[in-house]
Amino acid sequence: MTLLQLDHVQRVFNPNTSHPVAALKDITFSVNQGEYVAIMGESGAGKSTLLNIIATLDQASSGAAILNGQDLGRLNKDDAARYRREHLGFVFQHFNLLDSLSNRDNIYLPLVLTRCDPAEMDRRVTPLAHRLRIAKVIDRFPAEISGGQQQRVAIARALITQPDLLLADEPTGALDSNTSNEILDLFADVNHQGQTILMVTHSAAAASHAQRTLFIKDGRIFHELFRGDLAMTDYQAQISNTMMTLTNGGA
Ligand SMILES: Nc1ncnc2c1ncn2[C@@H]1O[C@H](COP(=O)(O)OP(=O)(O)OP(=O)(O)O)[C@@H](O)[C@H]1O
Repeated sequence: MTLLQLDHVQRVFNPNTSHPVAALKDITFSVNQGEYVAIMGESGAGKSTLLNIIATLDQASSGAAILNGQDLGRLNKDDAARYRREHLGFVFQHFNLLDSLSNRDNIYLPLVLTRCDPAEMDRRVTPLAHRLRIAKVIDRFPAEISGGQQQRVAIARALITQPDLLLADEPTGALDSNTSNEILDLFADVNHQGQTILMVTHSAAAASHAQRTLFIKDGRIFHELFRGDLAMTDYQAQISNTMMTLTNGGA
């Protein structure tokens, strides 16, 4: 079943000026329920613009982005904020935890914003904390735990609302390679349990954990690769080769 559909999405910044920027020129793709998709592309290719449209933080100039039947372009600002809280989870490169709140309160925050019953918050956090291996540090503060643990707390915060789609923007960009691998294994684990994930990354190693990688160049889909039955190292090599072709201006 299709969860996310982008249909001929264009995004032009500064239209009707002498210097319009066509950040997205024609993007069409879909993501099925339960899929794990990576998005790669050079700096300036349009990845953040695309992610912002899917995150309801920006709107397409033309074309449509539809998530679970909802046309995201039809949401006004307030509806978009509610939609984000209820249907999307976010994981960022720099974790974006609030230092003044304990890890537990950081995780609860999206539920607090939806006025969730505290008993329900407790009910949800316990299995999540075990699954993400943060049970022992949950009542500490972000500054008192490692970067990898902070990213696990951030993942718990993203998952506690049981989002339709988990959006990850360079989630391992601030982590060393061992910790990155732990986080990527965790994403794969979360995906195996049914969570749909869309991840923007510059790292072929990170993308090789996903089932499919979309490559963006100059605001268009340039290519896509499926992992299929490939070993992760072979898939990673294919991804690196495609990025090299893309960087060298291949078509
Ligand atoms: N608010 C804006 N106003 C004008 N141009 C913009 C704006 N935001 C992005 N752009 C331009 O749109 C294009 C795509 O930018 P975008 O940030 O989506 O790329 P990216 O692939 O995410 O890059 P990076 O990997 O460096 O984050 C770039 O040419 C950028 O300069």
